[in-house]
Amino acid sequence: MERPSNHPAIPKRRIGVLLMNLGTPDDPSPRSVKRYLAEFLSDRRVVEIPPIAWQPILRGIILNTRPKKSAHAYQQVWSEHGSPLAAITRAQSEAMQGAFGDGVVIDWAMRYGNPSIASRIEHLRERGCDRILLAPLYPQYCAATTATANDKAFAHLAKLRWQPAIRTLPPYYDDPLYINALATTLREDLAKLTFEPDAIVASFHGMPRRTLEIGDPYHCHCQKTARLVSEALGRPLTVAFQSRFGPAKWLGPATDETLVELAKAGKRRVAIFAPGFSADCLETLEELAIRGKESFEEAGGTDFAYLPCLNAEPTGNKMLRNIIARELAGWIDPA
Ligand SMILES: C=CC1=C(C)c2cc3[nH]c(cc4nc(cc5[nH]c(cc1n2)c(C)c5CCC(=O)O)C(CCC(=O)O)=C4C)c(C)c3C=C
Ligand SMILES: [Fe+2]
Ligand SMILES: [Fe+2]
Repeated sequence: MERPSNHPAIPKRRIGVLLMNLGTPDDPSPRSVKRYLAEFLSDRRVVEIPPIAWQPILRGIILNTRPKKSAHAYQQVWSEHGSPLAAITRAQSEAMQGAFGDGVVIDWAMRYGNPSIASRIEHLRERGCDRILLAPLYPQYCAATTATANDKAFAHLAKLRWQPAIRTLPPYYDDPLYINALATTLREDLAKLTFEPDAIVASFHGMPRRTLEIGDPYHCHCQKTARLVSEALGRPLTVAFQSRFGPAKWLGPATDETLVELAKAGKRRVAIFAPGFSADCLETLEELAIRGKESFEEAGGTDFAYLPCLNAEPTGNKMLRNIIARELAGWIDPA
Protein backbone atom coordinates (compact mmCIF):
# COMPACT_ATOMS: atom_id res chain seq x y z
CA MET A 1 0.00 0.00 0.00
CA GLU A 2 1.36 3.38 -0.91
CA ARG A 3 2.11 5.68 1.99
CA PRO A 4 -0.14 8.80 2.03
CA SER A 5 1.89 11.89 1.16
CA ASN A 6 1.23 13.52 4.54
CA HIS A 7 2.46 10.47 6.47
CA PRO A 8 5.82 11.10 8.17
CA ALA A 9 8.71 9.17 6.68
CA ILE A 10 9.31 5.97 8.57
CA PRO A 11 12.89 6.21 9.82
CA LYS A 12 15.33 3.45 9.04
CA ARG A 13 15.54 0.95 11.90
CA ARG A 14 18.68 1.58 13.86
CA ILE A 15 20.50 0.61 17.04
CA GLY A 16 21.26 3.28 19.63
CA VAL A 17 24.14 3.37 22.10
CA LEU A 18 23.73 5.76 25.02
CA LEU A 19 26.94 6.54 26.91
CA MET A 20 25.94 7.67 30.40
CA ASN A 21 28.10 9.43 32.98
CA LEU A 22 27.41 11.10 36.30
CA GLY A 23 26.56 14.69 35.54
CA THR A 24 27.81 18.13 36.15
CA PRO A 25 26.46 21.66 36.55
CA ASP A 26 25.59 23.70 33.43
CA ASP A 27 28.07 26.39 34.44
CA PRO A 28 30.39 26.91 37.42
CA SER A 29 28.16 29.43 39.24
CA PRO A 30 26.92 28.71 42.78
CA ARG A 31 23.32 28.77 41.44
CA SER A 32 23.92 26.06 38.83
CA VAL A 33 26.03 24.02 41.22
CA LYS A 34 23.22 24.20 43.78
CA ARG A 35 20.65 22.97 41.24
CA TYR A 36 22.94 20.09 40.24
CA LEU A 37 23.80 19.10 43.82
CA ALA A 38 20.12 19.21 44.82
CA GLU A 39 19.33 16.64 42.12
CA PHE A 40 22.44 14.52 42.73
CA LEU A 41 22.23 14.40 46.51
CA SER A 42 18.46 13.76 46.50
CA ASP A 43 19.05 10.47 44.68
CA ARG A 44 18.26 7.71 47.14
CA ARG A 45 20.82 5.44 45.43
CA VAL A 46 23.50 8.02 46.38
CA VAL A 47 22.47 9.03 49.89
CA GLU A 48 20.77 6.08 51.52
CA ILE A 49 19.28 7.99 54.44
CA PRO A 50 15.45 8.15 54.61
CA PRO A 51 14.35 11.43 52.94
CA ILE A 52 12.48 12.53 56.05
CA ALA A 53 15.81 12.69 57.89
CA TRP A 54 18.07 13.65 54.95
CA GLN A 55 16.11 16.35 53.09
CA PRO A 56 16.10 18.84 56.02
CA ILE A 57 19.91 18.43 56.32
CA LEU A 58 20.37 18.72 52.55
CA ARG A 59 18.07 21.75 52.07
CA GLY A 60 18.81 23.40 55.44
CA ILE A 61 22.59 23.04 55.61
CA ILE A 62 24.39 21.43 52.65
CA LEU A 63 22.71 23.36 49.81
CA ASN A 64 23.35 26.62 51.68
CA THR A 65 27.06 26.03 52.19
CA ARG A 66 28.51 23.59 49.67
CA PRO A 67 27.52 25.23 46.32
CA LYS A 68 29.76 28.27 46.91
CA LYS A 69 32.73 26.09 47.81
CA SER A 70 32.10 23.61 44.97
CA ALA A 71 31.54 26.44 42.44
CA HIS A 72 34.97 27.79 43.33
CA ALA A 73 36.44 24.33 42.71
CA TYR A 74 34.57 23.99 39.37
CA GLN A 75 35.84 27.43 38.28
CA GLN A 76 39.40 26.15 38.63
CA VAL A 77 38.87 23.26 36.18
CA TRP A 78 36.20 24.67 33.79
CA SER A 79 37.37 24.56 30.19
CA GLU A 80 36.52 26.50 27.03
CA HIS A 81 34.32 23.49 26.12
CA GLY A 82 32.51 23.63 29.48
CA SER A 83 32.68 21.08 32.28
CA PRO A 84 35.54 18.64 31.61
CA LEU A 85 33.31 15.65 32.43
CA ALA A 86 30.68 16.69 29.88
CA ALA A 87 33.19 17.80 27.24
CA ILE A 88 35.13 14.53 27.44
CA THR A 89 32.01 12.35 27.45
CA ARG A 90 30.81 14.21 24.36
CA ALA A 91 34.20 13.67 22.71
CA GLN A 92 34.03 9.93 23.53
CA SER A 93 30.63 9.77 21.87
CA GLU A 94 31.79 11.72 18.80
CA ALA A 95 34.87 9.54 18.44
CA MET A 96 32.68 6.41 18.31
CA GLN A 97 30.10 7.86 15.88
CA GLY A 98 30.15 5.90 12.64
CA ALA A 99 32.37 3.14 14.04
CA PHE A 100 29.61 0.55 13.52
CA GLY A 101 28.18 1.96 10.27
CA ASP A 102 25.17 4.26 9.85
CA GLY A 103 22.83 1.69 11.39
CA VAL A 104 24.23 2.45 14.87
CA VAL A 105 23.76 5.88 16.43
CA ILE A 106 25.99 6.86 19.37
CA ASP A 107 24.81 9.45 21.87
CA TRP A 108 25.66 10.54 25.41
CA ALA A 109 23.77 11.72 28.49
CA MET A 110 24.23 12.65 32.12
CA ARG A 111 22.45 11.06 35.09
CA TYR A 112 22.10 14.48 36.74
CA GLY A 113 21.83 17.76 34.85
CA ASN A 114 22.14 17.97 31.07
CA PRO A 115 21.79 16.44 28.55
CA SER A 116 19.29 14.27 30.42
CA ILE A 117 18.95 10.54 29.85
CA ALA A 118 15.24 10.91 28.93
CA SER A 119 15.92 13.58 26.30
CA ARG A 120 18.65 11.50 24.64
CA ILE A 121 16.56 8.31 24.63
CA GLU A 122 13.88 10.34 22.84
CA HIS A 123 16.47 11.61 20.37
CA LEU A 124 17.60 8.03 19.65
CA ARG A 125 13.97 6.94 19.15
CA GLU A 126 13.45 9.82 16.72
CA ARG A 127 16.46 8.55 14.76
CA GLY A 128 14.69 5.20 14.43
CA CYS A 129 16.47 3.29 17.22
CA ASP A 130 14.30 0.37 18.29
CA ARG A 131 17.17 -1.26 20.18
CA ILE A 132 19.25 0.69 22.67
CA LEU A 133 22.39 -0.27 24.56
CA LEU A 134 22.59 1.69 27.82
CA ALA A 135 26.25 2.11 28.66
CA PRO A 136 27.00 3.49 32.13
CA LEU A 137 30.66 4.53 31.86
CA TYR A 138 31.68 3.13 35.24
CA PRO A 139 34.20 0.28 35.05
CA GLN A 140 33.40 -0.78 38.64
CA TYR A 141 29.73 -1.48 39.40
CA CYS A 142 28.23 0.64 42.17
CA ALA A 143 24.55 1.05 43.01
CA ALA A 144 25.22 4.80 43.39
CA THR A 145 26.47 5.11 39.81
CA THR A 146 25.73 2.17 37.48
CA ALA A 147 22.34 1.22 38.92
CA THR A 148 21.01 4.74 39.23
CA ALA A 149 21.92 5.56 35.61
CA ASN A 150 20.06 2.46 34.41
CA ASP A 151 17.16 3.21 36.80
CA LYS A 152 16.81 6.67 35.29
CA ALA A 153 16.65 5.24 31.77
CA PHE A 154 14.10 2.61 32.83
CA ALA A 155 11.99 5.29 34.57
CA HIS A 156 11.68 7.05 31.23
CA LEU A 157 10.96 3.81 29.36
CA ALA A 158 8.20 3.11 31.88
CA LYS A 159 6.26 6.01 30.33
CA LEU A 160 6.39 4.68 26.77
CA ARG A 161 3.69 2.76 24.95
CA TRP A 162 6.23 1.27 22.50
CA GLN A 163 9.55 0.66 24.18
CA PRO A 164 12.79 -0.03 22.39
CA ALA A 165 14.53 -3.30 23.26
CA ILE A 166 17.20 -2.65 25.89
CA ARG A 167 20.58 -4.01 26.88
CA THR A 168 22.88 -2.66 29.56
CA LEU A 169 26.67 -2.66 29.44
CA PRO A 170 28.05 -4.83 32.25
CA PRO A 171 30.80 -3.44 34.50
CA TYR A 172 34.22 -3.94 32.91
CA TYR A 173 36.52 -3.63 35.97
CA ASP A 174 38.46 -6.85 35.14
CA ASP A 175 38.06 -6.86 31.38
CA PRO A 176 41.44 -7.39 29.67
CA LEU A 177 40.51 -4.65 27.17
CA TYR A 178 40.16 -2.12 30.02
CA ILE A 179 43.14 -3.38 32.05
CA ASN A 180 45.36 -3.29 28.97
CA ALA A 181 44.16 0.20 28.03
CA LEU A 182 45.03 1.42 31.55
CA ALA A 183 48.40 -0.35 31.58
CA THR A 184 49.34 0.98 28.11
CA THR A 185 48.37 4.55 29.01
CA LEU A 186 50.15 4.36 32.37
CA ARG A 187 53.35 3.01 30.82
CA GLU A 188 53.36 5.86 28.30
CA ASP A 189 52.62 8.51 30.92
CA LEU A 190 55.16 7.15 33.42
CA ALA A 191 57.84 7.14 30.70
CA LYS A 192 57.24 10.88 30.17
CA LEU A 193 57.84 11.79 33.84
CA THR A 194 60.97 13.68 34.78
CA PHE A 195 61.28 11.59 37.97
CA GLU A 196 61.03 7.95 39.00
CA PRO A 197 58.09 7.59 41.42
CA ASP A 198 58.68 5.97 44.83
CA ALA A 199 54.99 5.03 44.87
CA ILE A 200 52.08 4.92 42.41
CA VAL A 201 48.64 5.54 43.90
CA ALA A 202 45.42 4.20 42.33
CA SER A 203 42.70 6.49 43.67
CA PHE A 204 39.06 5.39 43.37
CA HIS A 205 36.00 7.44 44.31
CA GLY A 206 34.96 6.53 47.86
CA MET A 207 31.66 5.16 49.12
CA PRO A 208 30.20 4.79 52.61
CA ARG A 209 31.75 1.67 54.16
CA ARG A 210 28.28 0.34 54.93
CA THR A 211 27.64 -0.29 51.22
CA LEU A 212 30.41 -2.92 51.25
CA GLU A 213 28.85 -4.59 54.29
CA ILE A 214 25.42 -4.78 52.64
CA GLY A 215 26.69 -6.32 49.42
CA ASP A 216 27.68 -3.63 46.93
CA PRO A 217 30.49 -5.16 44.85
CA TYR A 218 32.14 -1.77 44.28
CA HIS A 219 34.99 -2.18 46.77
CA CYS A 220 35.85 -5.67 45.45
CA HIS A 221 35.72 -4.43 41.84
CA CYS A 222 38.14 -1.60 42.68
CA GLN A 223 40.57 -3.98 44.42
CA LYS A 224 40.51 -6.37 41.47
CA THR A 225 41.11 -3.60 38.92
CA ALA A 226 44.10 -2.41 40.98
CA ARG A 227 45.52 -5.93 41.32
CA LEU A 228 45.23 -6.62 37.58
CA VAL A 229 46.76 -3.26 36.60
CA SER A 230 49.59 -3.82 39.10
CA GLU A 231 50.24 -7.28 37.57
CA ALA A 232 50.15 -5.85 34.04
CA LEU A 233 52.60 -3.10 34.97
CA GLY A 234 54.76 -5.37 37.06
CA ARG A 235 54.87 -2.86 39.90
CA PRO A 236 53.02 -2.37 43.16
CA LEU A 237 50.16 0.10 43.49
CA THR A 238 48.84 1.82 46.61
CA VAL A 239 45.02 1.73 46.57
CA ALA A 240 43.12 4.63 48.14
CA PHE A 241 39.60 6.08 48.11
CA GLN A 242 38.91 9.79 47.60
CA SER A 243 36.08 12.34 47.91
CA ARG A 244 34.82 11.46 51.39
CA PHE A 245 31.46 13.15 52.02
CA GLY A 246 29.56 13.53 55.32
CA PRO A 247 30.19 12.09 58.77
CA ALA A 248 29.70 8.34 58.09
CA LYS A 249 32.68 5.98 57.88
CA TRP A 250 33.85 5.66 54.24
CA LEU A 251 35.96 3.09 52.46
CA GLY A 252 39.61 3.57 53.28
CA PRO A 253 42.38 4.37 53.23
CA ALA A 254 41.54 7.95 52.26
CA THR A 255 43.55 9.34 49.33
CA ASP A 256 44.40 12.65 51.04
CA GLU A 257 45.66 10.90 54.18
CA THR A 258 47.56 8.32 52.10
CA LEU A 259 49.43 11.07 50.23
CA VAL A 260 50.48 12.68 53.53
CA GLU A 261 51.56 9.33 54.99
CA LEU A 262 53.60 8.48 51.88
CA ALA A 263 55.46 11.81 52.07
CA LYS A 264 56.07 11.35 55.80
CA ALA A 265 57.35 7.82 55.21
CA GLY A 266 59.99 9.23 52.86
CA LYS A 267 58.22 8.40 49.58
CA ARG A 268 58.76 11.87 48.20
CA ARG A 269 58.06 11.19 44.55
CA VAL A 270 54.54 10.05 43.77
CA ALA A 271 52.41 9.45 40.69
CA ILE A 272 48.65 9.13 41.09
CA PHE A 273 45.92 8.00 38.70
CA ALA A 274 42.17 7.47 38.96
CA PRO A 275 41.19 4.25 37.16
CA GLY A 276 37.52 4.39 38.21
CA PHE A 277 36.84 7.60 36.26
CA SER A 278 36.30 7.27 32.49
CA ALA A 279 36.85 10.98 32.12
CA ASP A 280 38.73 13.63 34.00
CA CYS A 281 36.42 15.74 36.10
CA LEU A 282 36.25 17.84 39.24
CA GLU A 283 37.28 14.88 41.39
CA THR A 284 40.49 14.26 39.47
CA LEU A 285 41.50 17.70 38.17
CA GLU A 286 40.75 19.66 41.35
CA GLU A 287 40.77 17.13 44.18
CA LEU A 288 43.79 15.10 43.03
CA ALA A 289 45.82 17.28 40.64
CA ILE A 290 45.45 20.52 42.64
CA ARG A 291 44.58 19.72 46.27
CA GLY A 292 46.30 16.32 46.36
CA LYS A 293 49.51 17.88 45.09
CA GLU A 294 49.30 20.67 47.69
CA SER A 295 48.81 18.34 50.63
CA PHE A 296 51.56 15.98 49.41
CA GLU A 297 54.04 18.82 49.06
CA GLU A 298 53.08 20.36 52.40
CA ALA A 299 53.85 16.99 54.02
CA GLY A 300 57.36 16.99 52.50
CA GLY A 301 56.78 15.39 49.07
CA THR A 302 59.03 16.76 46.33
CA ASP A 303 57.59 15.41 43.05
CA PHE A 304 53.94 14.79 42.28
CA ALA A 305 52.35 13.78 38.98
CA TYR A 306 48.67 13.33 38.27
CA LEU A 307 48.25 10.90 35.35
CA PRO A 308 45.08 11.58 33.30
CA CYS A 309 42.14 9.22 32.80
CA LEU A 310 41.60 7.28 29.56
CA ASN A 311 39.39 10.17 28.36
CA ALA A 312 38.78 10.50 24.60
CA GLU A 313 42.35 9.53 23.72
CA PRO A 314 42.93 6.83 21.06
CA THR A 315 43.71 4.02 23.57
CA GLY A 316 40.60 4.76 25.65
CA ASN A 317 38.39 5.24 22.59
CA LYS A 318 39.49 1.91 21.15
CA MET A 319 38.78 0.14 24.44
CA LEU A 320 35.28 1.64 24.68
CA ARG A 321 34.56 0.80 21.05
CA ASN A 322 35.60 -2.81 21.60
CA ILE A 323 33.61 -3.40 24.78
CA ILE A 324 30.57 -1.87 23.10
CA ALA A 325 31.07 -3.89 19.90
CA ARG A 326 30.87 -7.06 21.99
CA GLU A 327 27.52 -6.02 23.50
CA LEU A 328 26.12 -5.20 20.06
CA ALA A 329 26.94 -8.65 18.75
CA GLY A 330 23.71 -10.42 17.88
CA TRP A 331 22.02 -7.07 17.25
CA ILE A 332 24.18 -6.26 14.26
CA ASP A 333 23.62 -8.63 11.34
CA PRO A 334 26.78 -10.53 10.50
CA ALA A 335 27.97 -9.07 7.19
C1 LIG B 1 27.07 10.75 49.29
C2 LIG B 1 27.76 11.36 48.42
C3 LIG B 1 28.45 10.80 47.25
C4 LIG B 1 28.55 9.46 46.81
C5 LIG B 1 28.01 8.21 47.47
C6 LIG B 1 29.29 9.49 45.58
C7 LIG B 1 29.63 8.37 44.81
C8 LIG B 1 30.31 8.40 43.58
N1 LIG B 1 30.56 9.51 42.81
C9 LIG B 1 31.28 9.15 41.68
C10 LIG B 1 31.76 9.97 40.66
C11 LIG B 1 31.77 11.37 40.71
N2 LIG B 1 31.41 12.16 41.77
C12 LIG B 1 31.57 13.48 41.41
C13 LIG B 1 31.31 14.59 42.21
C14 LIG B 1 30.72 14.55 43.47
N3 LIG B 1 30.45 13.46 44.26
C15 LIG B 1 29.81 13.84 45.42
C16 LIG B 1 29.28 13.00 46.40
C17 LIG B 1 29.15 11.60 46.30
N4 LIG B 1 29.61 10.79 45.31
C18 LIG B 1 29.67 15.26 45.38
C19 LIG B 1 29.01 16.09 46.46
C20 LIG B 1 30.23 15.71 44.17
C21 LIG B 1 30.14 17.13 43.62
C22 LIG B 1 31.25 17.95 43.72
C23 LIG B 1 31.58 18.45 45.09
O1 LIG B 1 30.79 19.25 45.61
O2 LIG B 1 32.62 18.03 45.59
C24 LIG B 1 32.07 13.54 40.07
C25 LIG B 1 32.49 14.79 39.31
C26 LIG B 1 31.38 15.56 38.68
C27 LIG B 1 31.89 16.70 37.84
O3 LIG B 1 31.09 17.57 37.51
O4 LIG B 1 33.07 16.79 37.46
C28 LIG B 1 32.19 12.23 39.62
C29 LIG B 1 32.64 11.76 38.26
C30 LIG B 1 31.46 7.73 41.75
C31 LIG B 1 32.20 6.92 40.69
C32 LIG B 1 30.86 7.28 42.93
C33 LIG B 1 30.74 5.92 43.49
C34 LIG B 1 31.46 4.91 43.14
FE1 LIG C 1 30.83 11.47 43.72
FE1 LIG D 1 35.54 16.02 45.49
